[in-house]
Amino acid sequence: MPPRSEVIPVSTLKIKPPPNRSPAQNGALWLKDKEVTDGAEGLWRIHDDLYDFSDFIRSHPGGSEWLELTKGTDITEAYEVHHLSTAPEQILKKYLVRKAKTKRNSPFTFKDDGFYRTLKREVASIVKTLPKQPINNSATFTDFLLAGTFMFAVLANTYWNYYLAIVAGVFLGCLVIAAHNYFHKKDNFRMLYFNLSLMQTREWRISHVLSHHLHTNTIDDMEITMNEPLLPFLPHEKPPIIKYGYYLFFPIYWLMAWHANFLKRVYYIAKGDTHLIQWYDFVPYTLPLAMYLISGQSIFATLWMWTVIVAIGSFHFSAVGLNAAHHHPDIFHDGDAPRSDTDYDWGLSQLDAIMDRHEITGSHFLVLTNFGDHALHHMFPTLDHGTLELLYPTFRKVCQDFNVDLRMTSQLELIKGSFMQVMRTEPNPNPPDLLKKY
Ligand code: HEM
Repeated sequence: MPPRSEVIPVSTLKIKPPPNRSPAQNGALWLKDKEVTDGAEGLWRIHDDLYDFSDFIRSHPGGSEWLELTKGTDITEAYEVHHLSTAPEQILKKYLVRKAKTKRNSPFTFKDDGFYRTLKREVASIVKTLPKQPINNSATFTDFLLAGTFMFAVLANTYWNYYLAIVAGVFLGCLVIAAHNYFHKKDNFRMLYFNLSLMQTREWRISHVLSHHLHTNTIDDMEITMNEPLLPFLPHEKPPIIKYGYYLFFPIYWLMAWHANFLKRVYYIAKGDTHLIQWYDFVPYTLPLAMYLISGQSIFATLWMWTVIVAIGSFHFSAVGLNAAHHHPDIFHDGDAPRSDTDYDWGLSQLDAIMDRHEITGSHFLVLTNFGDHALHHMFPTLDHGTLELLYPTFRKVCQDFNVDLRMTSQLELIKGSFMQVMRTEPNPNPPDLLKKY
């Protein structure tokens, strides 16, 4: 076995790797690693200050989970990105304890005159004037997908029809992506729809919201790590079996992703990780229960049909998710030459790590069900997907002022890009060119 230091790819952003970085890692282990690297001394770190929010956890307007999860870690990016108002700033002073002793383990900055804070100020100034209708439309679309998933799943079971199972699976895949709109916000019931995938909201709030969204495509991004070694997105030497294996195995991989995620959670629960059990863990089973009670099929037949529907949902979710925005040889992946490794505006890091798709932008339904308007969603995750489209004029203006742009490409180019990225062994020697046209 090679020593761990040779297995972990080197970060060209100079991020200290999580000590236990491995595909087997779950959310809790990732957070534990951050306690080691973040210099938060058992408190909460924001920039170079340490705070004790113990007495604020229960009254946090976004829900208690965010602060409960992140005790002992650096929450600078999470704090900056989840609040548009200045209300949190007023609260901060009350909980200040002392200065941190070490440098942040992140090159990302949020300077007042930098790209992200400038954009955030502009967006904050218009957000209250935006219509509420798109938010209601997202809710209607999401509830429609929920109803469709249940209806087609019951029909598939009743008539024992695999075509109907495929329709139910696609509805489920779209529903789970739409439900992701909701777990980024303060606690709400629609975020629970996500659990119908057999994956869990709480785990995804860690791996997706706190890890992937804030440390995108770096060695600290769990959505990079948890797909390794089958899907090695970071550019480094890879054995041919790994480099080409994805071409052979991707349909199996996509079909099995949700079940594999579930089995991983069961494994950790069996090992005693009881925090992985949540009160809403019954949600996934409401689907087979409805299928069983209404269709009159046997339990075993129902379980089989449910397994098929979940596998199709998983295939749809993985096909969309892995090819939505982040993987292409022109997109920054840790190991490539970065724009900067010390004073790297967080918003620019997001533009470097994202491309959006012409076919999706402009359609509310497609944005909601295809991880669309991805750059704006990363930068303003608490805003509803339906609202994002209304931000483009402001976003374009700020981009122009900073002489950068959002790279738009086609869905096909991003699918090809993902495969090319998995094959890539040589780091890109040039920082991303945000003005390149596709
Ligand atoms: C891990 C760090 C944190 C995360 C992920 C987080 C997340 C959130 C979310 C999702 C919301 C709801 C936003 C909305 O509905 O528009 C929210 C609201 C809020 N949070 Fe946090 N929060 C964090 C830390 C903090 C801290 C440290 C403070 C205060 C010192 C704070 C104060 C507030 C306040 C005042 C609101 C309501 C007003 C507003 O939206 O700006 N949060 N937070």
